[in-house]
Parts: sequence; structure tokens; C-alpha cells
Amino acid sequence: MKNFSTPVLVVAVALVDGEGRILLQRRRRGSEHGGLWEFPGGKVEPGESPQGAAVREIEEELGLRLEAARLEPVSFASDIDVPEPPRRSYVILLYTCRLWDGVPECRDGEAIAWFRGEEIAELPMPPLDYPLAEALLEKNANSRLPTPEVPPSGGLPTRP
Ligand SMILES: Nc1nc2c([nH]c(=O)n2[C@H]2C[C@H](O)[C@@H](COP(=O)(O)OP(=O)(O)OP(=O)(O)O)O2)c(=O)[nH]1
Repeated sequence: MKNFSTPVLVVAVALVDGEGRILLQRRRRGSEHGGLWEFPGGKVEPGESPQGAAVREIEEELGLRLEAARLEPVSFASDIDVPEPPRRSYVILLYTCRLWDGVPECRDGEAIAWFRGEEIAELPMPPLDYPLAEALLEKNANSRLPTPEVPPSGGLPTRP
């Protein structure tokens, strides 16, 4: 069996607006997977929970405030083979979130944009994001819970 270094744990968040669109960001050219569209997020730091890391990353990258309890797990994806150095193997946990406070700003990526489900499959994304996007679209399609009232593209509605 090959050596497989301990994977890096990454969290990613699919923000879903009131019209069911999903916010993605384009990674900066020059970074790993530069120019590709991804779910906002990043590496879990030592001592952090995955949800805590997601809340921190979304604040850093988009300037939005989320509540950890509003994050719903969707799926995870992981490398099955040893990547070529310097790339390391990753486990990416995808959450979805429909409620946040603030208006998204592009603070870290090259661009941010809202996409409809059917548009996402056409985008250039890192390899692990294709199964994650598929799981997300399946979850949204099969969701039996009523969609909360969320204004399009941001804004935390008044809670009861
Ligand atoms: N955030 C995010 N990263 C992804 C996705 N898909 C995917 O393969 N990755 C990879 C790209 C990176 O190699 C790694 C995440 O690293 P990152 O550079 O975003 O992490 P970070 O914000 O903590 O950045 P840094 O402090 O290490 O610079 O996971 C995704 O959908 N979202």
C-alpha cells in the first residue's frame, strides 16, 4: 500500500439565496486551482471545529456573519490517490447555509457570482468540487423542508 500523508481538512460553504442560487468564488490565479470556481471556505486550523472554521472563513472571504448552528452538512469529498507534491491530499466538508448577515463582498477570490444549479456543472472547478456540487444539487432538489424566506443575494431576514 502506498504512503498517504494525513489529508488537510478543508471546509466549504454553499450559500443559497432566496431564489435557490449558489454563491461561488473564483480562486486567484497563481494559487492552487487558480482561476477555477469553488465554494468559499478554507483549511480548518488547529483547535477549530469545522463549523467554526467555516464561520471564520466566510467572514474573512466574503465579510458575512453566519451562525454555526445554521450550517447544514451536505457531503464530503476526498482524494483517493497520493497527489503530486507540493499538492497535498484533501478532505473537503461541504455545508450549506441559507441565512447570513451582510452583503457578500469579494475579499479573497478573484470574483464572486451567484449561479443557478444547472449552470454550476458547466463551470471549471477543482476536481473534488464536481461530486460536492452534485450532492448539493441533489440535496436541494430532494429538500422536503420549506425554503425559508431569504431576500435574494444576501441579507439576514428578521428572526422570529
Ligand atoms: N475553499 C475551498 N477550497 C477548495 C475547494 N475545492 C478544492 O479542491 N479546494 C482546495 C483548494 C485548496 O488547495 C484547499 C483550500 O485551501 P485555501 O487556500 O482555500 O485555504 P485557506 O483559505 O485556509 O488559505 P491559506 O490560509 O492556506 O492560504 O482546498 C472548495 O470548493 N473550496
